[in-house]
Amino acid sequence: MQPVRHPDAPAPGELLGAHYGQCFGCGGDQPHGLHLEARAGEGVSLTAEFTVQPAHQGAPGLAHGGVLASALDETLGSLNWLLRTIAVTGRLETDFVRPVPVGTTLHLEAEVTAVAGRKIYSTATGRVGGPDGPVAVRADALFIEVKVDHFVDHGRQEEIQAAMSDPDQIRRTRAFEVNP
Ligand SMILES: CCCCCCCCCCCCCCCC(=O)SCCNC(=O)CCNC(=O)[C@H](O)C(C)(C)COP(=O)(O)OP(=O)(O)OC[C@H]1O[C@@H](n2cnc3c(N)ncnc32)[C@H](O)[C@@H]1OP(=O)(O)O
Repeated sequence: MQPVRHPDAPAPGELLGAHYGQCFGCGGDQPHGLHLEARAGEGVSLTAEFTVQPAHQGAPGLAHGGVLASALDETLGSLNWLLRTIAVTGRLETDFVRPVPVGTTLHLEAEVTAVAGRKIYSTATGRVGGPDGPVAVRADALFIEVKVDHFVDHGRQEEIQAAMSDPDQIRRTRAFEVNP
């Protein structure tokens, strides 16, 4: 089935913001994180940027592949906010096409290609040298829709409780529940 953008999804061009301050991918309060910033696109698509820091190295001066996979995972995961669906990554297939040096800004774009029941299929590319530069990484993913219980049941108590007492998180969790 064709994906359907939620009527209350952020407008094209709007920043999505972090879903959780401590998230390794997008959290502003996470000192070790990627600080990835995603912006809504048309339909169920978005763009995002992430600049490779010295802490993200694998080989000397080059981004670690797992960090690049994390950037793709976070970008693809952000798409679910445009559907107003809570989902987790079930499968992430990554192609590393060219090495990405420290200091490079990765220009990511992603879109949901299909939705089938709880399954959300999506694809992403990361380009270097600008939004129209050569592709350095790409990924195809399958996200699976879950209930908030997924996090409450499996997450560590102290972080779950902190997230639940954060007014913004509660608002967001409510929004998920009233707009399934
Ligand atoms: C206080 C709290 C606030 C919360 C605020 C929330 C904020 C939102 C945060 C999101 C966070 C974002 C961060 C970035 C995105 C991550 O990185 S998420 C973290 C990484 N992912 C995970 O930890 C997921 C771990 N896996 C699981 O928990 C379970 O395997 C899953 C994915 C929930 C699926 O389990 P299940 O619900 O029992 O589903 P199941 O019936 O097995 O499968 C459903 C369907 O999917 C298919 N499927 C499942 N897994 C796979 C697979 N790996 N390959 C192929 N097909 C699969 C099945 O075949 C089945 O297909 P159908 O038979 O329906 O055709």
